[in-house]
Amino acid sequence: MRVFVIGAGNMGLTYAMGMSQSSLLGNKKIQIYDTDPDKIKTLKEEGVFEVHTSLEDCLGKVDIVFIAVKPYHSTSLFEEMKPLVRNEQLFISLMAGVTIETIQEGLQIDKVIRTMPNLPAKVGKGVTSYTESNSVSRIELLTARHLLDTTGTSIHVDTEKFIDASTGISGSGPAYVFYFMQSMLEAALKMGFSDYDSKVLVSNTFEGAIELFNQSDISPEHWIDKVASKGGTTQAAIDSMEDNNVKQLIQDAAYAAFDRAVELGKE
Ligand SMILES: NC(=O)C1=CN([C@@H]2O[C@H](COP(=O)(O)OP(=O)(O)OC[C@H]3O[C@@H](n4cnc5c(N)ncnc54)[C@H](OP(=O)(O)O)[C@@H]3O)[C@@H](O)[C@H]2O)C=CC1
Ligand SMILES: O=C(O)[C@@H]1CCC=N1
Repeated sequence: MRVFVIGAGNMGLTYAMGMSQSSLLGNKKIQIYDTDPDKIKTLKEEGVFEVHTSLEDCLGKVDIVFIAVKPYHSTSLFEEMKPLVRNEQLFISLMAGVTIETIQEGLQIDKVIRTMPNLPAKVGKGVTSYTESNSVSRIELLTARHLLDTTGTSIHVDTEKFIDASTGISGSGPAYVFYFMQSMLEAALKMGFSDYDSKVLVSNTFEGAIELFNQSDISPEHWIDKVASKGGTTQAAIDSMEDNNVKQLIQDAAYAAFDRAVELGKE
């Protein structure tokens, strides 16, 4: 099977790396294309992928095409791709907001899987939601899932609404976690800890909490109860967050990302 990735950025390169270990490829290398000459040069030097400097020589010959450019590059990219694509090919989009219908119309093809990945895919801990157009067969869907799972885990959703919704939870979500981490780091520094100690305190606190959560069926709310003693320090912190409506603000932020994904689809 020949797999082609368009856009060698954060996501495209991460997926290309993950998929290059897939048994589905046989002895074929992942093919990759980007418009940035510096990236092309580095990729050629590394020799992991078959690197292309134009679409003409490869796009029509591959079976699966991953599209991993920014949404605002999609219209001009589709124009360039349209004369070269075939209707039997499967297109897998990683782009936020861009709808299946837009891709079908832009490329004049039928088979599209729309996904929402996230950045921890870089370390094999990504989560990708995906849904498909009517003409994608069961076997194509299974193949796609296999490829997506090379970067972590995936969930199938029935409608594109849930792709936009998962953008607000998991797609953008790592940034919310980093925001929380940054806030705690800054608090630790203000309290007088060194850079190194602040990092150790914060990163181990996150890692330990996630490990506890993953190793049990207990909800985060119940874990909070296990940390907080009555009238103690944790309760003082949680009360401060509740007084400042932090939970609602985080939910508003997730909805802002969800809404923006829907908006991007209309631009
Ligand atoms: N980053 C993330 O955490 C997530 C991103 N996504 C989605 O993934 C997609 C890619 O994002 P990300 O990887 O962060 O973006 P990047 O900017 O890191 O990567 C996109 C790459 O595509 C290149 N490019 C631009 N136009 C073309 C073109 N016409 N043909 C080939 N290559 C082109 C860019 O080059 P240049 O830099 O020169 O423009 C860049 O190297 C986006 O649509 C985003 O919505 C989804 C979930 C999470
Ligand atoms: O910020 C963005 O638009 C992309 C989609 C999800 C994460 N990054």
